[in-house]
Amino acid sequence: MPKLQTKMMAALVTVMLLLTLVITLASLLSLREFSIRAATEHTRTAAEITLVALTESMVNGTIHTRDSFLQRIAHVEGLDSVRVIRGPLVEDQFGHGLLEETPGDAIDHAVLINGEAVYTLSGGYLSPYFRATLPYIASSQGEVNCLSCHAVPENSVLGAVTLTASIEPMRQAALITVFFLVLAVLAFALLCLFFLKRLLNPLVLTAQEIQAAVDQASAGHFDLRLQPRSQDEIGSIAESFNRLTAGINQKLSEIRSNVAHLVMTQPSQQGDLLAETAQTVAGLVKVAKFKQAIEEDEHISEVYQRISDVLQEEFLLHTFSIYEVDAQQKRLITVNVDGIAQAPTYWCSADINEHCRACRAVRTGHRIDGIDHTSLCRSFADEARKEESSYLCLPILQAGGVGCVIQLVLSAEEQARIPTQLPLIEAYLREAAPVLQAKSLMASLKESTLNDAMTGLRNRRFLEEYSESLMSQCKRRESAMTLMMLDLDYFKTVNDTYGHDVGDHILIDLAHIFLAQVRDSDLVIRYGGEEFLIILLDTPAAAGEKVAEKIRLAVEEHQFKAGHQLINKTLSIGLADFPHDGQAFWQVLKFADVALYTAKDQGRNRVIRFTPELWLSKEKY
Ligand SMILES: Nc1nc2c(ncn2[C@@H]2O[C@H](COP(=O)(O)OP(=O)(O)OP(=O)(O)O)[C@@H](O)[C@H]2O)c(=O)[nH]1
Repeated sequence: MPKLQTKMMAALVTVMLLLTLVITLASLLSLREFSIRAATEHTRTAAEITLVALTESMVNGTIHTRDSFLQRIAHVEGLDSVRVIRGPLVEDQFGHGLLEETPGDAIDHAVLINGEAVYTLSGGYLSPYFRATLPYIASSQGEVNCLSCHAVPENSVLGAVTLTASIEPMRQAALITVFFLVLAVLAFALLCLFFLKRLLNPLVLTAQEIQAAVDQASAGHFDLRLQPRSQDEIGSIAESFNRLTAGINQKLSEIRSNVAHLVMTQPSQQGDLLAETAQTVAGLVKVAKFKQAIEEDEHISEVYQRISDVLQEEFLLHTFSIYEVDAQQKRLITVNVDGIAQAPTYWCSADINEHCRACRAVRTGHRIDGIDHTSLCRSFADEARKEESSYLCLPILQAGGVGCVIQLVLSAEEQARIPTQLPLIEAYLREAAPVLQAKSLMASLKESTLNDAMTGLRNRRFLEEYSESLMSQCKRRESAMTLMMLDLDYFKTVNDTYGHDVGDHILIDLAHIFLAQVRDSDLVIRYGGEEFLIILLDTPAAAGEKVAEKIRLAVEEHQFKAGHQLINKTLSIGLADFPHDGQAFWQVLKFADVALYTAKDQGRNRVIRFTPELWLSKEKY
């Protein structure tokens, strides 16, 4: 039984029991009082009558028949016995009376001595009776003058009359009365219980339903409704509660579906609506903070690092790669592996670096889910397969194409939890996409200002920006570098003879020849017009001279297209090295230039290494 109902019922039963007890006790006490009073009056009246009758007998001279009179009196309904006691004064005057007229007990003696009536209840619980012992007082007053017969003083005690009356009938009547009274009270109590239960029922059931609804609400479900059970305040509580929960449910569902829309998930029908929504909102707040952070980052590499941090810290994913698509070169650049920037490709075959279309995510622009089909993408590294990992590759779309690919390499445990994490991971990537696009655009814009549009080589601006870092790099590594100035011989005649377009193509061919002759780490710069600068890193001038000679020969042997003809061109090269020839970059560059002009001066198509004497005679140039 519900607690409230039990408590109310218990309280009512207790009250009713106490009431019954009080009524019973009060009834018993008052009935007892009433019985004693009634018995007192009854016996006193009977005793008075007996006294009067005895007086009459004495006056009439029939006192000797008092025995049969007393026996008749004793048969009167309600009386048990009647006895007359002769006092000592009467005995003195008239001698002993009948045998039973002697005082029987202490009460008789007391009444004879004191002259005062005594009323007592005796006989115990089983056979109770009421006894009245009244004195017979001698009086000369009244209708009969006692002193005319009795030679005793006025008001002296002549004798006493003792009557006993059983009070059993009265007691039984009282008990029956109390019994019915108790019955009535109990019936009333039952009636009260019945009505109380009926009254409490809607309250208790509504309270139970509220309890169940609150329990469900605590678990995130707000769809339980209460049944209005009465037309009073309880019914209106149920209706108000229903309105409240329906309102909360509707608003929460709206918030949940809007939030789910933001992270592109289906709101779950079973889950904890409130907890899920709070969790998703917390996730979205983090996504918003992430977006703000990456927008304020200066370099695209910082954005990649933040994506890597999010994967590790927010999603506890520790094996992954981030690839950047180089759309022009159609290559994939591995920018992060397992949180380490610029690490070599590990989780995919190196083919993808050379041919970005080898990456299925780049080719299709779709998420590549290898969880169930590891062989879906052939480029997934064999080492990773051996580790029984699987992969999920998420392309980040930028300007209509794939700009980046996030490759998650997942253990069995990670595969199990990735479906719940994926919507939020994708929310992060969606926010990152425009920022990556803007940053990569900025980077390529900056890059374009550092490149020569025609040949694709670095330009003089690049040199201005990076000369300092080149120098400090050299100093740090304590290595030498050779600066080589190159200039085509008689290029003007090409322009003049074949036109500028031919001249341009020759310059482009020349750039390819230079790139083919030097290491990837060396820098080939179009310094201006038909003049080029090649910086050979970690190369002193002695080694640089050999490279210069190789280049000179390659150009000399190359046949350039000039319309329908093939022509040969030569070039002159001057070189100087750091730190041997000078301690400042621009100074060494100047020395290389001086050497170049010496080469021109000495007949062209040659390599001249700078010497201090050349500088002394520089005025010549
Ligand atoms: N087609 C073309 N010509 C260029 C370009 N930049 C510079 N030139 C030309 O290169 C020629 C350089 O001529 P000069 O400085 O007289 O030298 P040169 O004719 O090469 O003779 P030397 O350097 O003395 O051997 C000029 O005619 C420029 O117009 C370019 O981007 N394209």
